[in-house]
Amino acid sequence: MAVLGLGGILYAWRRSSRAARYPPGPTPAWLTGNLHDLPSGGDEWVQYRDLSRKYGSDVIHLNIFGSHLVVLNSVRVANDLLDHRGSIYSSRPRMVMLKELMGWDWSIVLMSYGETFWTHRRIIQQEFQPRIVTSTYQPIIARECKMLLANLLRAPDHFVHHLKSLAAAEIMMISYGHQIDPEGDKYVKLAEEVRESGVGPPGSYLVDLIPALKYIPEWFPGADFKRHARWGKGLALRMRQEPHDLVKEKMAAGVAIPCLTSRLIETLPSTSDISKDELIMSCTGAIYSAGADTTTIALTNFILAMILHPEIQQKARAEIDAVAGRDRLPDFSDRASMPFINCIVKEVLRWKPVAPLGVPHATTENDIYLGMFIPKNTTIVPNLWAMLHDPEVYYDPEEFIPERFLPTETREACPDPSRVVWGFGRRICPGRHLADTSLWMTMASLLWAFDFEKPKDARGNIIEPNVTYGSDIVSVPSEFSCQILPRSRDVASLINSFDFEH
Ligand code: HEM
Repeated sequence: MAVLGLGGILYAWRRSSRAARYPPGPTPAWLTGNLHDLPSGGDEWVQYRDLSRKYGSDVIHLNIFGSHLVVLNSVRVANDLLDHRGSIYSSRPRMVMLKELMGWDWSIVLMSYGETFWTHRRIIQQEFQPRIVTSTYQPIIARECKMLLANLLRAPDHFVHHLKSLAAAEIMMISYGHQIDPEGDKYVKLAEEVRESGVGPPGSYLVDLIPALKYIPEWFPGADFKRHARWGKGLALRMRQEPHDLVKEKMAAGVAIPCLTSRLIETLPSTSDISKDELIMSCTGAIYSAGADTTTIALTNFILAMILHPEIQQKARAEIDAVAGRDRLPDFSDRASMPFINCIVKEVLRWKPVAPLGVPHATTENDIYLGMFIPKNTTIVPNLWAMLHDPEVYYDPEEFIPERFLPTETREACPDPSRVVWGFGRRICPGRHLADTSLWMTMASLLWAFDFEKPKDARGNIIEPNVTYGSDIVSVPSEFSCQILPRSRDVASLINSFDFEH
């Protein structure tokens, strides 16, 4: 019996180790695992796609100091796991520096899956549903678009700064009813500082690989990251607290502009496990950090696409002029009549995905997928870039071709990239309706008002843009120059006549 029992255990062990192999990937080294195989140095999304091709699998596994990392390189596997098995694929990875030392798990973006996550998620989903975007946020977007046009007319060279102001102004008005000071806003500055504090000094990344380092004292040589974390934690608290307190003061004085914060203060029932103020502050704080940079980057990529493709500008303008004419700006109600502008929005998000590797998910249970073992607490990276640049799905994927989304007699339309660019399953971007509306209106208004051209040097030679992309979760394009000119004198006079006081 004993021999049978031992044999049974050995059989079961061998069977499970054979049946439950990790997904394919490079062979890990002893102790460090695949640390040296981890893509680095830029365009990591391309390197992950190449690993996927090398190992002949859309699902790739790496082991970093014993922690599991799985990269998903196709829409099919992302749908299978992140959408259909969402109950166990919807958490976020551990993130020792950001969550445990800097305390950023107040933000829904980084929050682990569970009750507290759902408390935040329900509020944000409710407040950014299409109906509320149309009724409440469209007027804010329209006003800020006009302000953007005025800023570009005045100082066209600072276009990225103006795009940042547009995104910040929309979110500050939506969240706090606060009109930002264009010359330098205290709350926007604070939010920017918080974002920058997320990139810690050397050592910050190491503590994510070797979590035990979080216990070394602040005075210890090389422990700068611990001091940085304490500072960053305080900064993030101020960023959430100060604009929130401003709304409460204004409400008390009866002068608050209705906004998300005032609405939630008035309508949200008190909760037992988290203070109501804390809950509201965390939701609005997360919205700024998730929504401002993403919108700015997408619009910067749009301007790059436009200077590279004057023929697309021309085609887009013909559509806008035919629908809106030259006496007024495009309006939200024009959208259905401007299919080509819609295609441009889609293509900008596909061509240069704002978050090429998405936001990592994490598993909360062991799983087996197509015979591959994916353990509990695995970090899951959806390679959005690979999905949006799959040549089987999007022909000439590196090229900017908005027409790919319009069917022709010989070719079907390419799939809508919306099924990828906003992420997946229970963590799909809850701000997507706002972002899409804001991007459409801004792109249509910019094309209505301006010509975008490559700049020229002193001798009149065209300067070609040479743009590279950063490797953070959101991939920031490097600076480039652009010549932005009003399409006519009438456009300039109309923009100069905008009244921002009422
Ligand atoms: C071009 C603009 C934007 C893009 C491309 C984008 C993309 C994304 C992506 C890929 C995710 C991760 C989804 C996942 O985990 O699978 C995400 C999450 C999120 N986004 Fe957006 N986003 C944009 C704008 C916005 C805006 C304007 C808001 C503000 C309302 C927003 C709020 C959020 C929040 C709160 C999350 C975290 C959701 C969660 O963890 O459950 N995003 N976004």
